[in-house]
Amino acid sequence: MTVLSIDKVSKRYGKVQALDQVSVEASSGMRTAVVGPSGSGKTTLLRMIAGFETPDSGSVSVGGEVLADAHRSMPAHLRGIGIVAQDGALFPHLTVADNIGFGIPRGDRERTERVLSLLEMVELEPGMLTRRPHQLSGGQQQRVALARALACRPRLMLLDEPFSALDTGLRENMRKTVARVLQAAGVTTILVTHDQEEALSFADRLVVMREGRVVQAGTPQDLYFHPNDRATALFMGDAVLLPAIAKGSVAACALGNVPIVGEHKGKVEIMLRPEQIRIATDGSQQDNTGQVVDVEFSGATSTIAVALNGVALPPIRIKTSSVALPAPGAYVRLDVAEKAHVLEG
Ligand SMILES: Nc1ncnc2c1ncn2[C@@H]1O[C@H](COP(=O)(O)OP(=O)(O)OP(=O)(O)O)[C@@H](O)[C@H]1O
Repeated sequence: MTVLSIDKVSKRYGKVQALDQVSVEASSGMRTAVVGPSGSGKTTLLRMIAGFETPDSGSVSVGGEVLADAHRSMPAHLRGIGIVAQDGALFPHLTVADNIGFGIPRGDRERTERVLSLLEMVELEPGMLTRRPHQLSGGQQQRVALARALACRPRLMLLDEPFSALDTGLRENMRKTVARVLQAAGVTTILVTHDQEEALSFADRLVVMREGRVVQAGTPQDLYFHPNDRATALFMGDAVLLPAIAKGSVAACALGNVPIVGEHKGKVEIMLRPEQIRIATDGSQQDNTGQVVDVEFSGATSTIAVALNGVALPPIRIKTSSVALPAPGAYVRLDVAEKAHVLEG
C-alpha cells in the first residue's frame, strides 16, 4: 500500500528551480533514502513533505489524503508526520521523560508507561529519564529524538541527516538501531542524506536527485550496480569506467573481452565496481593486464592503482584485501569476476 505519494512537485526560489516535477512514492513500512549532491533539492523535498514549504505545482499526499498542492497546505503539526533532525533538536530545558512525552497529553493515563516503553525501544536505561539533553551523548540525544518522534504514532517518519553529527563507529551502530526500531514500529520512513554508503545500508529503496530532478530510483543493489548514467555511477561509489566496443553480450575493452549485462552493439562505456575485479599477482610480463603504480594501505583493505597496458587511461583503482599485496612495479592480471554494466548515453 502506498503511504506517501509525491506527484510532479515543482518549487522555484527566484531563479533556482529547487524541485522540478519530482515524483516519489513510498510503500507502507518501507525505508526510502533520498540522496544527491549538495543543492540537488533533498532538503526542499523533505520540508515539502513536512509542511514547511508549499509546492508551486504538483501534490503531496499521505495515506491517500492530499496534504498540499498549489492551492492548499495542511499545517505541519496536523500532518501526523514525525521528524528527527540532524542535531536532534531536543527541548534543552526539559528532561528526557518530558521530551519523549511532549506530544502525549499530560492527562493520558498511559503516558508514563508509553514513555518507558519508547525509552526501552530506543535502548536507553530508565535512569536516563530525569536527565536533560546536555547530560546525554550525541547518540543518546538522537535516540531520545527518535523516541519523541515515535511517541505521536506518526504515519510517516522523516529523518533529516540524523547520523551526520555522530562519529563513524557510533554512526554505524545508530543506523542499525534506528533501522531496527523503525522496522519494529512498522513506520514508513524517508531519510535524507549526503552519504551514499549510509543510504545503501539503511534503505530498502533509494531515490537519486540531481538539479531538482529525480534521476533514478530503485533498490540499493540496482542503484549501485546498474546506475543509469556516469554521474550516478560515480556518486554511488568508486567505479571503474572504460570505453568499450560491444558485440552482443560481450564488450572488448582494456581488460580484454568482458561479459556485459544485456545485449549491446558498437561504442559503449562500461562500468565495474572495483570489487568486481580480481587482481592475479602471477601475471608474467607476457600475460598481464597492467602494472601496479601505487599501493595505498588502509588496514584490512588496500587500494591498488594499476596502469593498463596500451591505453591512454588513468590507472584504475582496485580495492583488495591487504593480504599478499603486490608491490609497486609488479605486473598483474586483472580478472573480471562479474558482468560489466553498460551505461546509457
Ligand atoms: N529558502 C530558499 N531560498 C532560496 N533558495 C533556496 C531556498 N532553499 C533552498 N534553496 C535553493 O534550492 C536549491 C536546493 O536546495 P536544497 O537545500 O533542497 O538542496 P540539498 O540537496 O538539500 O542540499 P544540501 O545537501 O547541501 O543540504 C539550492 O540551490 C538552494 O540554494
